Amino acid sequence: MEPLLVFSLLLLTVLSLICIFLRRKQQYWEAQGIPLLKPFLFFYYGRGRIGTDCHAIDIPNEVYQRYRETGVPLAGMFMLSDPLIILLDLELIKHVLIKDFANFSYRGLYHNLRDDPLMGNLAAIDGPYWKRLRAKLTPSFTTGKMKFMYPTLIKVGEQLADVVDARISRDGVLDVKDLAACYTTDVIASSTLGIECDSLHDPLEDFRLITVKFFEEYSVTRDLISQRLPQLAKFLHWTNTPKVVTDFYIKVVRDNIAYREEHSIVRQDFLQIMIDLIKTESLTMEEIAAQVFVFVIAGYETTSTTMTNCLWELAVNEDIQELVREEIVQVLQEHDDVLTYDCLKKMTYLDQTLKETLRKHPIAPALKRVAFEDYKVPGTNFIIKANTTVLIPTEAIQHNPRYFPEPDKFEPMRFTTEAMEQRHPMTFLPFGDGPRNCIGLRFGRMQVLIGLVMLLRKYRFSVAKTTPIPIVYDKAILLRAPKGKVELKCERLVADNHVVNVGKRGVEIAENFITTIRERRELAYGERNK
Ligand code: HEM
Repeated sequence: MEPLLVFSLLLLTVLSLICIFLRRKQQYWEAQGIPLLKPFLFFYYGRGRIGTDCHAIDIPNEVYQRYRETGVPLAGMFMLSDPLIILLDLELIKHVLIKDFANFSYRGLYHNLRDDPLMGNLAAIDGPYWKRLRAKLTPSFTTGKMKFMYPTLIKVGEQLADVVDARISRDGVLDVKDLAACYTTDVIASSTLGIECDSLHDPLEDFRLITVKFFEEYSVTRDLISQRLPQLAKFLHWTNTPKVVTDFYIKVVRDNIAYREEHSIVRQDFLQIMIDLIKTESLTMEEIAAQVFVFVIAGYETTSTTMTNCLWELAVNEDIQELVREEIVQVLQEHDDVLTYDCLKKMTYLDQTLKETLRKHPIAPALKRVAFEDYKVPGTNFIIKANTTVLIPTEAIQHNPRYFPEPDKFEPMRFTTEAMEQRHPMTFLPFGDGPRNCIGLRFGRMQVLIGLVMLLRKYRFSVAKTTPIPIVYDKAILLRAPKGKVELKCERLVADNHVVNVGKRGVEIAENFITTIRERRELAYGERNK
């Protein structure tokens, strides 16, 4: 037979098999009458490559826009060749996240603990191990623990305001994205690992470099494929964490624990809780390092991006910035210029501004859950089959004009207590909800609020020639974060070097803390940093 004929027959057979496969896959939706966003060709939607031409959330958002007014509680699409369900109805979302959480506790992320021990972390693992670990780690984030961490955050916050002058360029421009990234790195390093890190003064600090390295080497395509084909990915030894990052975290954690044991140091911090767990739960060093790692990774990009987005919105909406500043100055005056934990809670307009930032720019544009068993959608005959991934499209919901009129407008008054009471609680989910919500919610909020107070009381931000308008999101990562620099014009308002402190007791706690971490830092970094 002619080779061309053989080739054509082969091609035809492959295409027919794909068509049969596709037909059977599509029946998943048709059998139940679930609306499906039909792919352009086989499973391809014709939007280009995810990660370069479009963001991974773009197609799920399109599904939401198309079907949100049809009255159906859910709609579908394909992610690679797998059915992916997008939840539209707010009550159904509440069922999945909260009421029927027992069937939706899995997130279904890829992890390969043999080659990548840091992926054995709270955010990535599922099942009974996740449940046990979550129960053990939750006490690290109570209000009491936050109050304890507070002086340390204030200390880093003061450094933040102090370095701004040096970072403003000759034409008065400041890259707020970089500034916020250094600030959050320092806060997280000191409060979770007990490392005194100084990225604010020295941006090349290796802790920051290591964190940046993780994000730089991340590939959205590899991540999506490994979630879809975990066995193949494991066979190919695919990992999400570069080896240098794994080695760094394991070493820092091991050295810190050894130092504490040797010097009988007991502290009320995250690492201490992990040390206590070694005794009761026989956790390995890798398992502890994995939790420390996720607290850094989950806390770094989320908080620094939120702070950046908020400053950007306030520069674009200067009238709102003035109102926020007025409140900050007034509340501080009422508290003798001491930024205590309770004083921060009184800054309600600032809090509304933060909420509005997270509404307009949710860092996680969707929440992910996987059905454990077949699930009958309440009040309907739809079945979400076992092992199907469901997405809650938070970004699209938070931009639905039905819940937030003029969604592109930045309006903190949407978050007064009265306005919030009028809305369904599932319309605003920047930290997720239910038993698997963000464990670091309080810590993340506190960190952003302190950073904002420190900056806004001293500096005015406005739009510079180089300010990106609108914000351009990076398509290469699963989170929603601005691509490239975010430069704003920055003017100093207060001439003095007024210190916003936490009172005498607070300073003492922070000083003691900083001294002990300085000692430990030398040990942790060894010869390299001497
Ligand atoms: C503004 C800051 C932050 C935002 C917007 C944010 C957002 C989120 C979201 C949306 C989730 C998924 C929730 C769900 O699936 O229902 C999540 C999970 C998580 N976050 Fe955050 N986060 C922030 C800060 C932090 C911080 C500071 C930490 C740690 C110190 C942290 C640690 C985690 C962890 C460990 C998980 C996984 C929880 C689990 O699966 O049990 N986050 N976060």
